[in-house]
Amino acid sequence: MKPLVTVIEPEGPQEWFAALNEIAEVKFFSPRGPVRAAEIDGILAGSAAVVITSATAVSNDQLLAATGLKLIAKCGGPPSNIDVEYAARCGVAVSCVPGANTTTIAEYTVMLIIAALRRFDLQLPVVRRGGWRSSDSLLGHDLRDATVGIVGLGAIGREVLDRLVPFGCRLLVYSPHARGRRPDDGRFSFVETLEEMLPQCDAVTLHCRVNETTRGFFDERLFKMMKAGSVFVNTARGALVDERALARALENGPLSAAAVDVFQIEPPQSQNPLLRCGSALLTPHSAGWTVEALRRECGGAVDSVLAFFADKTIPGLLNEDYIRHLR
Ligand SMILES: NC(=O)C1=CN([C@@H]2O[C@H](COP(=O)(O)OP(=O)(O)OC[C@H]3O[C@@H](n4cnc5c(N)ncnc54)[C@H](O)[C@@H]3O)[C@@H](O)[C@H]2O)C=CC1
Ligand SMILES: O=C(O)C(=O)[C@H](O)COP(=O)(O)O
Repeated sequence: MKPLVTVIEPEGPQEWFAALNEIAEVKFFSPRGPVRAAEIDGILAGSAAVVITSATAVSNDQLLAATGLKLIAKCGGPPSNIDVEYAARCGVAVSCVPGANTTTIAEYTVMLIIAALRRFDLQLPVVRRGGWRSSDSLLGHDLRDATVGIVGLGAIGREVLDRLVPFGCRLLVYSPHARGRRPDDGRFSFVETLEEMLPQCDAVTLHCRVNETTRGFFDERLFKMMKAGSVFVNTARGALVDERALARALENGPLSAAAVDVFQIEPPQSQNPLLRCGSALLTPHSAGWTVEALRRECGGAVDSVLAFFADKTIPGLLNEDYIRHLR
């Protein structure tokens, strides 16, 4: 008998998961309204593997109770909705699809940098309101003549850098693991500190992960160091930024505009001060939201399930050490 694989809240059409039919009985769970925990309990308990997204939180109690469950394959980056170590202790392997949207985020980030420098916050409503190019405030800035600061030179930061180089702008990079290093290609310069970088930049874009040192680290002190009229872009995580401080920097200076795709609480609550900042371009965590990225994410999850049932190395397996220890 084929194992049951359930795809929960798929982020793509069923044909993206068709390869699973070769090895499994495949069910899709696409709720119309909010998902009830009891429904997920039943799916986890009845499936040998599930494919999930970040929309489905899986609790430790659910993992413990799902005795037949062997694999959770998450579409996209590392899950914040599963305790991976605990899953291993329950005999459940967890995989994800790292890097599937790296280029997608980088492209979007470059668009947001330009959109902020060209003041899309002011431009976009003008024509619809019957206005025209009457205000000096619509005057933007060329990217070519700007100094752009990249904070965090990881997978996405590097791709943003690669895409900015052809624009001819001056590029400064701050990334702690790169301290003391010199780029050998002359395309950019490393800076040792944010204090050195921020006063020089016309645009600053954030690309680090959230950890104990970076949580809320972009605060009032750092915003105050930024150049008058500069712009700030965050496609990384809302938790990296003190949103109140960002709102104040937009309202009172030094920032002229910001572009923000990620929030401390998503979707942002009505009291989030950024919602009242007209000079903030806000998007709903959609930097990675393209057909191609979702197809790669879903395809990667399918590959993990196929590999698992074929007893092959599972791409993107997160709890290999724990799982090996359990076997
Ligand atoms: N908006 C979206 O849809 C998406 C957002 N992301 C987010 O983008 C961010 C970057 O992701 P990746 O490039 O894949 O991560 P990564 O782990 O490859 O790179 C993070 C980099 O930040 C550096 N770093 C660590 N502490 C730092 C600090 N205090 N200051 C400056 N840099 C520091 C690290 O050394 C590393 O080079 C993450 O926050 C991730 O969650 C990722 C995918 C999609
Ligand atoms: O891959 C990431 O990291 C993202 O931010 C994606 O936009 C989606 O994240 P999750 O919804 O999979 O956490």
